[in-house]
Amino acid sequence: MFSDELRMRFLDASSRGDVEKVSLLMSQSAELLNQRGEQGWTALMLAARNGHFDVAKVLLSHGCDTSGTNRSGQTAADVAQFWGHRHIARLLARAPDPDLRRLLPERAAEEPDTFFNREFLDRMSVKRSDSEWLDSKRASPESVFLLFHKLNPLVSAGAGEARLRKLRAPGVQELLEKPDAVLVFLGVEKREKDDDLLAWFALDTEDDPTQLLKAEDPGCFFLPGAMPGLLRLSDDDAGVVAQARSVLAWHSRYRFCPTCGSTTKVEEAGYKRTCLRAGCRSLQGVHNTCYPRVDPVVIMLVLHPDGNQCLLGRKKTFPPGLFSCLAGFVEPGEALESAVRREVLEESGVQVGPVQYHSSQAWPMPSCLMIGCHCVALTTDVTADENEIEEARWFTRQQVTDALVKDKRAVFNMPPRQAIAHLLLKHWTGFSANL
Ligand SMILES: NC(=O)C1=CN([C@@H]2O[C@H](COP(=O)(O)OP(=O)(O)OC[C@H]3O[C@@H](n4cnc5c(N)ncnc54)[C@H](O)[C@@H]3O)[C@@H](O)[C@H]2O)C=CC1
Ligand SMILES: [Mg+2]
Ligand SMILES: [Mg+2]
Ligand SMILES: [Mg+2]
Ligand SMILES: [Zn+2]
Repeated sequence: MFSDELRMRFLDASSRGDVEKVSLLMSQSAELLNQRGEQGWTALMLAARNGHFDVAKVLLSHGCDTSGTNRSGQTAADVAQFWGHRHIARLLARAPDPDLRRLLPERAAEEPDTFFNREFLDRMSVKRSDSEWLDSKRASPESVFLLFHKLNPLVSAGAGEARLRKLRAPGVQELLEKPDAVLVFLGVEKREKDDDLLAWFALDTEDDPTQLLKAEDPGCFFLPGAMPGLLRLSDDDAGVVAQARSVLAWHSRYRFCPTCGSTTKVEEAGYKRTCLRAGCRSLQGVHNTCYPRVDPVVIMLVLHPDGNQCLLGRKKTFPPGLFSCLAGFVEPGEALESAVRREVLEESGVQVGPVQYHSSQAWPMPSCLMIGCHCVALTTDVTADENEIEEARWFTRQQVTDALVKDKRAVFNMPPRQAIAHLLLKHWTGFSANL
């Protein structure tokens, strides 16, 4: 127990903004945290009254109560708002109620084996500037060439799955000689001996070379339609296609210098485009415009504060019955947590409190990085943004489980197993079986 004097010193330090003293006193007695002084004011209210952001943060990090009111019926957030300390009001608005944080699922023990993430090549970026080595690998009859046409990979159909068709140097010689051919070095397959590295390349062709290839393999074709076409790939092939398709898509869309509009040349084995106009600003220093782009997208499973429901939405373009997690592009100058809160608010009108990262996924359509999160809602009324979302609503854990096991009671269809949305849902329900 603590003395009255200690309590007064604690409240006084909070009021004055003395972070060190606040921390020290709390280390002596954790029970000080929610104590009240005159007129029922807590340390958090006093910090909020006087604009002491750091004190408020320390108190919150110890899990102090944010919902209590003083004798005038004001919460700490009301006090901060009234006295114009907006940064503290914002901090308090998003302050995770410790009970809400408890609704987030436990972190997975293992990194999930996510579709598009399985990599078996060593990218060996150090070799991208070794033109002699690259030339020898390009000419080697053993090297593997993946062929794309309009960004669709060449495959042969197996039982249900499409398997990548691996071509060798003689088979692609004619295509490589075309003036607009773009060749991307993907990496090497490690083999028994270290000096015996099997190189993989990707090549996109403008003209449809199917006729040329049919002679060799009548069963091969370019897998049409990124979605759902690419989901027909085997788990083993999907990762290398994600890499190749994203880089090839960048070449097809960024032919000219983004800084001055001049023509560019391909360098670093397909991983750089350099402006050909002497004096272009992009030639001085390092510029991200010269390198393949990645667009970060947050995708989140929003959990209801009752802990038993989650928010899913339907885009107009989804197949009938399908509901999935809300998602959206991260905007410039924005943290992931802010992007999660903004996109959920925009698309559903729901306010989000605590956010927890789950895992990420390469999504080569054409070059997204999906950043998967669980988060907990602070409000529950849903107003779908009609421009983007046809419908958004809460589903119970039981309804998600029914959809996962494709039970006849299921009221909606799950996103496909290859999508990170599926993993976020599955993780939340606690399912570990390989459904
Ligand atoms: N793997 C998965 O489970 C899922 C993947 N996705 C992917 O995430 C992407 C983003 O989700 P959305 O809800 O569409 O985002 P969104 O909610 O931010 O809305 C898309 C709109 O944002 C604008 N925008 C801003 N930055 C953009 C950029 N860098 N590229 C393209 N448009 C941009 C465009 O006007 C576009 O129509 C989708 O395009 C889709 O490929 C979406 C849901 C599930
Ligand atoms: Mg969206
Ligand atoms: Mg959006
Ligand atoms: Mg957006
Ligand atoms: Zn330029």
